[in-house]
Formats: sequence, C-alpha cells, structure tokens
Amino acid sequence: MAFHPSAEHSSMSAGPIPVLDIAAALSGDPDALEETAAALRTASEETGFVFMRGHGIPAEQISDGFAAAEAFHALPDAVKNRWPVNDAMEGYLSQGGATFTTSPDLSAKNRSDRNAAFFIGEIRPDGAIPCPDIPEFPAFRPAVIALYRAFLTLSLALLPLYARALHLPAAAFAPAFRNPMTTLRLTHYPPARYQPDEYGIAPHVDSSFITLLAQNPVPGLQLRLRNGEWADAPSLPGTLLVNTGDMLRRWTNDRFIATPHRASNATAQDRYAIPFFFHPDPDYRMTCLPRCEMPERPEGYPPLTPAEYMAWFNRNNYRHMAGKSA
Ligand SMILES: O=C(O)CCC(=O)C(=O)O
Ligand SMILES: [Fe+2]
Repeated sequence: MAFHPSAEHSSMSAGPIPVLDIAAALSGDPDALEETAAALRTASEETGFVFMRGHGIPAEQISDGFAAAEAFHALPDAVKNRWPVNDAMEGYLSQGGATFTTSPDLSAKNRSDRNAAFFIGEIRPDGAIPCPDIPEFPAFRPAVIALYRAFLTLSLALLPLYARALHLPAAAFAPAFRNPMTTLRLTHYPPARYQPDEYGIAPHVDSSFITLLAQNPVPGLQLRLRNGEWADAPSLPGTLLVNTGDMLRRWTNDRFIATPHRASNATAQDRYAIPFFFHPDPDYRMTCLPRCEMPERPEGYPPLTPAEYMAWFNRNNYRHMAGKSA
C-alpha cells in the first residue's frame, strides 16, 4: 500500500485516495469545518472517493457488522430465502439476481454479478429499522441495527461538511434529509474464477448522495481514475471509505464527480462488503444547487426526486425489478 503522510493532514493520501481526518470538524470547531470542507471539496472534485478517519464509529461496531454479514451468508438457503428481496429492495438477493448496468459505457454486456446480498432498507417514519430477527442467529439484528444507526448518524453529521465544500451555508442540506432514503447492504463475494465480463459487482456508480463503505480487510475494490486506469483501493485500518454517488454528482451539475468502481474477489477467502447508501428524502426535488451553474448547462439537469431516480436504477440493475415503473 502506498501511504504518503505529509505535514498537512488535508494532503495525505492512500494510493489514489485522499485521507481526511474529520474529527475536529465533527466536534463543531468552525475553523476545522472550513479547513476540512476545503479538503473535501478537492477530493470530491478530483477523486470522488475519500478515506475518512476520526469518524467516531467504534471499530467493534464495524467488526460486529462483518461478523453478522459472514454468519448471515453462511445460513442455509432455506433460512435466507425467508426474506426474498422485494420491490422496496429489502431482503435477500441470491447470486444471479443482479447485473449492474446503469453505467452502460462501463458495463455493456456483463454476466450476472457474482455476489449475494442482504439489503436492510429504509428506516421507517417512526425510527424503526426494518431488520428481521433471525432465531437461528440472535446477534444479527442488534449488530445490524447498531451499525445502521451509526452510519445514519454519521451521514447526517457529514452534511454541513458537504454543504461548506460546495460554499453553501452549513445547514443548506437539512431540508432535503428529513426522512432520508437509506440502505445498508451486506454483500458476500465468494472466492471465484471470473469469466471475461464477469465481476463480483460490475463497474458502476452508486445511486447515492454519498456511500459509506466499511473498511475492508479483504482487497477487491477498484476505482476508475480520471485517466481511465483502474486502481486498487488500498486497505486503511480505522477509516471509512466515502464516495460521491450519482445523485450528488447530478445535483451539483457534475461539479462533484461520481467515480466508477467495481469489485471482485480473487482471494482464496470469502469477501464481505458493507456499504451504506445515503440518499435525500424520496420526494425531495433536486434542482441544480446554487453556485453549481455552468455556462454549458446553466440550469443544471432537469429536476428529479430520489424516488424517481431509484425506480430507474433498480429497474435496470436488479432482475426482479425489470419492467417496474415505481
Ligand atoms: O465490494 C465493495 O468493496 C464495493 C461494493 C459496491 O461498490 C457497492 O455495493 O455499491
Ligand atoms: Fe458501489
């Protein structure tokens, strides 16, 4: 792993990915908020991925999440299929159920993605997290709920940083995230020998505003740099890997980039991944953010709601959603 510390924390990077310590900004120090937001602006304009340190989520909560993912996927199919993935994208999607194709320039003719995933969907208006209780595995629900809540709390706490990174008032995003669309995904990539055009997860950009990805001890994630080359994401213990999704890219009129990425498991061990996808409220109309106007597209993209975006995204990526309109 290439790791180049320097005097300025804002200019550290791990391989191609900048490393940002967010602790001081999250503590409410206004100078730290500005300094960290400036570094986040550069990372979001140039890389689209950033390792965040000082996020405050205990390592134990994350390792409990990985243990839950591993134990869930080890359950017999008959147990996992008690919660087949539904139209709200909640539940178990067995291998063969998805081919990521919403980025057609990246993945025109892919085979099915070689992963299975369990999706824990939207938090309910009363605050409940829709995670099933698995009698065969009682630790599952508490571990998943703790991690979901930690990721949700952190995502909300990052909004002032993203707002300042865009030169907006710190509270600018608050009205768009009153009841955010969020999904926690527990993915299993078994060891595999891949055919051409076959991946653990095919090249794609995430649908999200941002995605938080639990730091993964097993390699396999690659991102496509702006020069077109695919680079390995290094492992950086104690951090979270945060990337800009397509909604934030579109909302900022391409000022922040959504970087294509893909994952495969070429190791001899099982690989698990835990991304948390954070979107604005389903019915919030995203119109071009102030200061993101550009001469070639002065009004930005046409207004769009996350619900409309997700209907398109799910229809095109997941077999059971094909042909569904909302
Ligand atoms: O497996 C990984 O490391 C990343 C997974 C991913 O990109 C996704 O689920 O959207
Ligand atoms: Fe992704």
